[in-house]
Amino acid sequence: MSSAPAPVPSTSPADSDLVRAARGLPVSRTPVWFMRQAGRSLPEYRSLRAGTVMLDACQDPDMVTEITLQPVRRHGVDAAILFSDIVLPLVVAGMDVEIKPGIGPVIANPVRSVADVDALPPLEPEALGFLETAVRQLVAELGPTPLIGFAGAPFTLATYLIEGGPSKEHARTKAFMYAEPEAWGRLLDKLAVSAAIFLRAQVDAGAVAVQLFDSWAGVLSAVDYAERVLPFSRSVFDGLGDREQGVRDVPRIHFGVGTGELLPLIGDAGADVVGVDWRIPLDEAARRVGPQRSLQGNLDPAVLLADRATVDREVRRVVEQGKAARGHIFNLGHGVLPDTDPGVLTHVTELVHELTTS
Ligand SMILES: Cc1c2[nH]c(c1CCC(=O)O)Cc1[nH]c(c(CCC(=O)O)c1C)Cc1[nH]c(c(CCC(=O)O)c1C)Cc1[nH]c(c(C)c1CCC(=O)O)C2
Repeated sequence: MSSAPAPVPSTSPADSDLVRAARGLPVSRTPVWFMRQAGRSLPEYRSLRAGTVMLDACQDPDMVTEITLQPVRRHGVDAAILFSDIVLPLVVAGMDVEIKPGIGPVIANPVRSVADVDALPPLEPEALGFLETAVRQLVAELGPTPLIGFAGAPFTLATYLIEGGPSKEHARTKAFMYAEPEAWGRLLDKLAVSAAIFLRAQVDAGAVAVQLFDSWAGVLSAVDYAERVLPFSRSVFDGLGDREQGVRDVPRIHFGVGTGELLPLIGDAGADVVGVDWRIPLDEAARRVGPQRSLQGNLDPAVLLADRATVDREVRRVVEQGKAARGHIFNLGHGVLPDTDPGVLTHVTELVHELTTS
């Protein structure tokens, strides 16, 4: 939106187009990255991961480094996102969690009672040495490319803990939220503390932006979200700390699926950037979120499975509609689908750059 001359690309990750777009500053071109850019769409990922369980791979600094770098090398995207998972803080704290291929995280002993909430083990920052090693290695390898750190938001993690695994309706989660409001608050508070510790470790080691994934928050009404979830997401961002507490000031991206009606609230929780799925056009999302925040999104991941003309048309539309935002980070509306041809991701990256280089 700014008419100031476009800056030349920066050599410092903290002054990269990603960070600048997140802050609403002029960029050399619209930055692009893809949620789930590392993973099964890449043959080099599948061969490296062969024989290693997902949650072991996430705790091996060399594997984390290599897998995180793969999509940056291949596609030329404008950011890396740490290869990890939202359930990792639970695993490091000692919980029995497994990620079943094609299904998702499964919790051996789900949280079903007030006593279960109180028995949840805390995450000790000292246990995150492997993460700091991985982030430091990555920052050294990435040069000017920024690294995004991330964590799962309290609500989305609570859905896995309470349901015991993935679910569509999240009915047990909501039932617990309504029936046990005090224990719900203690649960989300514990999850907020551990998410903040997890993010802080990544930022201290050199991540220059963070994304809080509240993937399933869209199942809630705005009133329930505002009263029973938002305060805990805000406390993750607050707990991450600021300059006065000796923490570098990094932009905060906040994302969920199906959050059209929640967009203003997702911003209010403390985001610099609101992640938008494909259901709401970015110009409409900009109206809902207001001029104080940037947007990230929002190409439908399924479009990448269509013909090239359709892909190009939809990419152009997202780029056009993104101009209504204070700043725009091009991304999908949710993660890359495993069957996606990686060549299409490279093409989309190049096309967005071509369309937005001034
Ligand atoms: C809900 C959620 C999870 N994990 C995550 C979320 C929030 C984002 C979202 O909404 O998609 C976050 C996540 N998980 C993973 C990343 C890595 C970074 C990246 O985006 O490239 C990130 C940011 C790796 C992963 N996390 C997982 C994989 C696949 C594991 C494999 O390759 O075997 C990857 C690369 C496993 C996982 N973990 C989870 C699911 C639903 C799955 C998929 C299960 C499957 O389809 O096999 C929980």
